[in-house]
Amino acid sequence: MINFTQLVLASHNAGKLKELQAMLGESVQLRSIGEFSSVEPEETGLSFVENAILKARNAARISGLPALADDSGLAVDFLGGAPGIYSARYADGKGDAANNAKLLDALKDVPQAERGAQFVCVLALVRHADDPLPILCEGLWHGRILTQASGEHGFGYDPLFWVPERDCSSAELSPSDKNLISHRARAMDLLRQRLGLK
Ligand SMILES: O=P(O)(O)OP(=O)(O)OP(=O)(O)OC[C@H]1O[C@@H](n2cnc3c(O)ncnc32)[C@H](O)[C@@H]1O
Ligand SMILES: [Mg+2]
Repeated sequence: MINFTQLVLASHNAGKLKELQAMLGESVQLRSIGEFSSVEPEETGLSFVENAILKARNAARISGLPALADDSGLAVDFLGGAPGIYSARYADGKGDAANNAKLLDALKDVPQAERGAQFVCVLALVRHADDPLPILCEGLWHGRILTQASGEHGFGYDPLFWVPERDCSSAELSPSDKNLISHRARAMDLLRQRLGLK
């Protein structure tokens, strides 16, 4: 069992930090990489796993602390899994609202039955920058893409993601509810098991 009291989170996304810290509870303090550097590494990998490892190593190198990274995104069936690892950059870096508008446009006139999608989250934990054995945990969350945005909670694509088990969008879930069933929650559940935290 590995015991961490402090981890640096290799992410500049405030939504992820909030969700991951809530899931970890008080036993582990997550410090944002933003405390150490404002430079974001280029996500040059071709998979969630590669990008998660790349971000974790970079954060461990900069901070000198063990690092946790989250590479995540939305894979839409009708679009052959796009935007996938390019989810944050789907509308050329113009942000969440532009990403959502582009996705709605790409699925214009696509019928309900063909609007299936999954959120994907890969967590990578490295003990130090050159760790040869990163811990990797994956979580998937199946749903559908709505035809219009709904809900105010969460971040990113949440207002467009319909959650079948709750019959609402993921932005209509309370933060604590989302943290029980999301792709990130599933990945974190596995990570907690690997770390002996449960
Ligand atoms: O790389 P870091 O600094 O962690 O922050 P980021 O926002 O760039 O994160 P990613 O590269 O992993 O891209 C994830 C994309 O997928 C979206 N996404 C991931 N998890 C999500 C969630 O729980 N709800 C809504 N959108 C999510 C998010 O908005 C981004 O557009
Ligand atoms: Mg990113």
